[in-house]
Amino acid sequence: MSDDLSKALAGVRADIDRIDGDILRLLNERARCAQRVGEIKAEFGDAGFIYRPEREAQVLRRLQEANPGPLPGENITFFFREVMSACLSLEQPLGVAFLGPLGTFSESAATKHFGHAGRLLPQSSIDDVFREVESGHAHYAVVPVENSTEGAVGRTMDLLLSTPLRICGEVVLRIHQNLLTRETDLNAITRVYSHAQSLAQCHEWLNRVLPNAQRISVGSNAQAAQLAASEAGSAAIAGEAAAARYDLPKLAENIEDEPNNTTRFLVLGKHDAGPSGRDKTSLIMSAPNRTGALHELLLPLSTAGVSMCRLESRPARNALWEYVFYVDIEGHRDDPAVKAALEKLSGYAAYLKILGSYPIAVY
Ligand SMILES: C=C(O[C@@H]1C=C(C(=O)O)C=C[C@H]1O)C(=O)O
Repeated sequence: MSDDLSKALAGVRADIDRIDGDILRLLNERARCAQRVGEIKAEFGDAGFIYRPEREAQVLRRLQEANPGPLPGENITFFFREVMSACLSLEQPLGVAFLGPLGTFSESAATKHFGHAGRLLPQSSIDDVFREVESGHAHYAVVPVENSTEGAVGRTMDLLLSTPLRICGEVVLRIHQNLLTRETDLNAITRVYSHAQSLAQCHEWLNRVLPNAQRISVGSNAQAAQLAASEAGSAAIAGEAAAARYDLPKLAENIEDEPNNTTRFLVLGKHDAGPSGRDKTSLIMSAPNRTGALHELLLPLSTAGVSMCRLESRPARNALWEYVFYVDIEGHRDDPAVKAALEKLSGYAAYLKILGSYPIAVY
């Protein structure tokens, strides 16, 4: 290295060291403020929940708007989620239940939202994920609810109908699928394991590239990766997290049929969120079984100027050919327009359950 180069680098490195020192001091100063928030709440006898999803969303949105670059907004969100996660864990480490084993997209969604200071509690089924929070063993649950290619996640939708839990957040995750295997030749692969949703997301790719391999649906794609790691002639379709967790090479990357393949997850807890300024409210309702009933149900929303961003129907399960409707609307249930629409709705609907209001996902 030439002397000039060394000198030039030493100058910049000294700047970096000084800035790191400042960041370190500021991070700890921030952590002390977050601790102080907890102490003030305790002083005022506020036995409420420490985790405030609406406040976190506001912090992230403000920083995204203020970000001058060159770092992309997505990175800023990632860093500050980790900072908030670490600050929060000084007061109370949050236990987060999700569909395991480790390495699932649900784990990626849970860490994306709660950061790495959260306590990960992998469960063996979506039912167990709900139960873990209902019973108080975990503070929050992260469950998949819909995929842009494959649509609604039926088990989550059904459990939402009966759970006392509330939706307090959403997480949106880009899903890239990979073929994970110890084999080095596609011709050697006779079995492909994955979760049914992931197999469906790669249906055309499998038809084209591995038309003769048997497709075996298992409980999760991380479980698929565990199987593929131990059986010759087998592969798994799973994400990057499973590849890293089970040390499985990727023989093919980004094999999802739709390039925008995205899954939306819900965060469930024992409370919903206060208004953050950009919120959604999720409802389940059923219409009386007569002509025009669904139209009547949706009318109070449009007359109040409330936008609907999702409508799904599912069989009511307790009556043949009767349906419940899952509706997401824009706004918080404390917003005057939403409040008015919900009051009207409760008069028309045969059944109405408000699952919660929560901040729209921050990327
Ligand atoms: C510090 C608070 O509590 C938690 C920590 C936050 C943070 O570190 O910024 C934000 C919201 C809460 O989840 C607060 O309510 O402001």
